[in-house]
Amino acid sequence: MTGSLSPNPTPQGSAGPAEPPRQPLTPTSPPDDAVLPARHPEAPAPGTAIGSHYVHCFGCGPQQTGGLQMDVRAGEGLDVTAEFVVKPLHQGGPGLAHGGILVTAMDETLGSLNWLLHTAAVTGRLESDFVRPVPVDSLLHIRAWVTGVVGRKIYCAGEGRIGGPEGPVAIRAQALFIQVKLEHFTTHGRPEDIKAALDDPDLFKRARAFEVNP
Ligand SMILES: CCCCCCCC(=O)SCCNC(=O)CCNC(=O)[C@H](O)C(C)(C)COP(=O)(O)OP(=O)(O)OC[C@H]1O[C@@H](n2cnc3c(N)ncnc32)[C@H](O)[C@@H]1OP(=O)(O)O
Repeated sequence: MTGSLSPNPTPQGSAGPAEPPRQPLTPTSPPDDAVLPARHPEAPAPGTAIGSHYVHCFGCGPQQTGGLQMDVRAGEGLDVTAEFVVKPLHQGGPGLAHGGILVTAMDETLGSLNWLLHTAAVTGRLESDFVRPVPVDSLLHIRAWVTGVVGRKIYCAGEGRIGGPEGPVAIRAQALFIQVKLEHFTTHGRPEDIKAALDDPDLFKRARAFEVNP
């Protein structure tokens, strides 16, 4: 059974409330044979920061000074929360957030769900609905949750609200992540960055742990 595409986070190992999908099925909608796995025993504890997966990541890397430097927190089930402050450098229209920046914030938050499943996965497809404009200085309250898993395919959804965690929805997203092996990165990444990452014993150990214990 799959989780809801609605914003109710899915409790551990069970489906969310039986609500109808908000829009026609797309390649990011979990199929009927999708399952909701249990939260991994080594998943970050509920309420704790998941932490950056790579210091130079544009979404979460603390050393990426021009990046979003997002801090994502684990939820009780297969869900996460994050907050993102829209800064002047994130503008698209005057005084308004660039849509691509908002999608990046959603991508990063959705990608953090991998840590609850303890697997490495990359975005295969990401769909977004821009519901209302997001002014500069806004605090975007993001929630994301797993909606189903089929083999290597992880289906998930998320939303970003402004004016408070229960404020109006500004952006919705649905995504399909695909589980990959460490070789996905070592084969395709720029060699000097791969070497530096592999020379970091903590990062390498973490990546390998994900691989042997998906
Ligand atoms: C470590 C965490 C980092 C998180 C960072 C934040 C998230 C990111 O931004 S990741 C970066 C952006 N994403 C990428 O660069 C991915 C680029 N794409 C790829 O490398 C490959 O296309 C990849 C890995 C997604 C899939 O390739 P491959 O491993 O050969 O699998 P493939 O057999 O093609 O697909 C597997 C399944 O997924 C499905 N699938 C793959 N892509 C899509 C898609 N875009 N739409 C729908 N279905 C898809 C396939 O149809 C297939 O389904 P089935 O098993 O039913 O036949």
